[in-house]
Amino acid sequence: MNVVETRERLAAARAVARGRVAVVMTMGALHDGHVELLRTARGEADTVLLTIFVNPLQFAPGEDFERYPRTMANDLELARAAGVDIAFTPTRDVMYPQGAPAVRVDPGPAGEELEGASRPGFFHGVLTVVNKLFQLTRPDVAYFGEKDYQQLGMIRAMVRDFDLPIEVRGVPTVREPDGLALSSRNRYLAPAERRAALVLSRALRAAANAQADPVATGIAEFATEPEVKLDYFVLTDPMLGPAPAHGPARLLTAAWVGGTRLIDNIEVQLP
Ligand SMILES: Nc1ncnc2c1ncn2[C@@H]1O[C@H](COP(=O)(O)OP(=O)(O)OP(=O)(O)O)[C@@H](O)[C@H]1O
Ligand SMILES: CC(C)(CO)[C@@H](O)C(=O)[O-]
Ligand code: BAL
Repeated sequence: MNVVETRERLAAARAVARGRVAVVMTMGALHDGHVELLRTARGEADTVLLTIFVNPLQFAPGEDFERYPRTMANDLELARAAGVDIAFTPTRDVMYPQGAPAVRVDPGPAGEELEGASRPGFFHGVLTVVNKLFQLTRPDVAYFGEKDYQQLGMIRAMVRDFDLPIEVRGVPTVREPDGLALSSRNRYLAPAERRAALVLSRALRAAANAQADPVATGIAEFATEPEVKLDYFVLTDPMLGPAPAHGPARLLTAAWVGGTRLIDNIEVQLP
């Protein structure tokens, strides 16, 4: 595995990369969800390029940028074991040599909803860094997790609207055996919070199985964990548009478990 920190070394590695090139973008603190993205990429592409960068631009003031887990040595071990060919691990100065960029990707009105409503500037920051990483890595295909379902949709929209010659592939959410969606932020949870956090996946499953009113069913499940503060629990169509009356749809939720904000979502078939 070639670990590169600078643009020059990335460009040199990219120039000799073989065949179909896949990129998996992460903020590090790798877990089995990330490994699943890498495994899928490994099975479908000739060269797998991993990026690890905790992007300051997508954190609002007061969010967890400073305390976000940074586990680079372990990340590189996992990456090596997953068959990554190139790991790009830029510093902040390498990504943003001019400081915070003056020009940013505008996610449009959809980027102000759900995650964008609770995390001001989040999708401006995500799409700006994803766009930059697309330019720097020039992948044929990029893998993102369905755990961050709205993010996946916003990235698909950017690729479509900016005519980027990149295939975007979504990978189903990897869960703990008890249902909790894997997330780097799960590391913040104390044991009692870890138990309480199960309410997200439990509420989504209960809502998905409800005969009527899935949203009310999900919200009622949250009431069983009063120490978990619900941010949103919504039903949309699979593209995050208005909820349909019948057929395929998506349930999405976000909640605060103590000081940790978690998200999850599930596919649902409305009767
Ligand atoms: N449980 C999971 N299953 C599948 N993909 C995942 C999972 N968790 C994260 N990913 C994907 O991995 C990529 C990198 O995500 P990121 O580094 O932000 O990890 P994260 O666990 O989502 O972190 P955080 O806890 O900060 O939200 C994204 O495409 C994300 O959707
Ligand atoms: C896509 C991403 C790597 C951009 O920083 C981040 O939002 C993430 O890890 O999901
Ligand atoms: N997991 C998406 C990136 C973030 O929450 O900041």
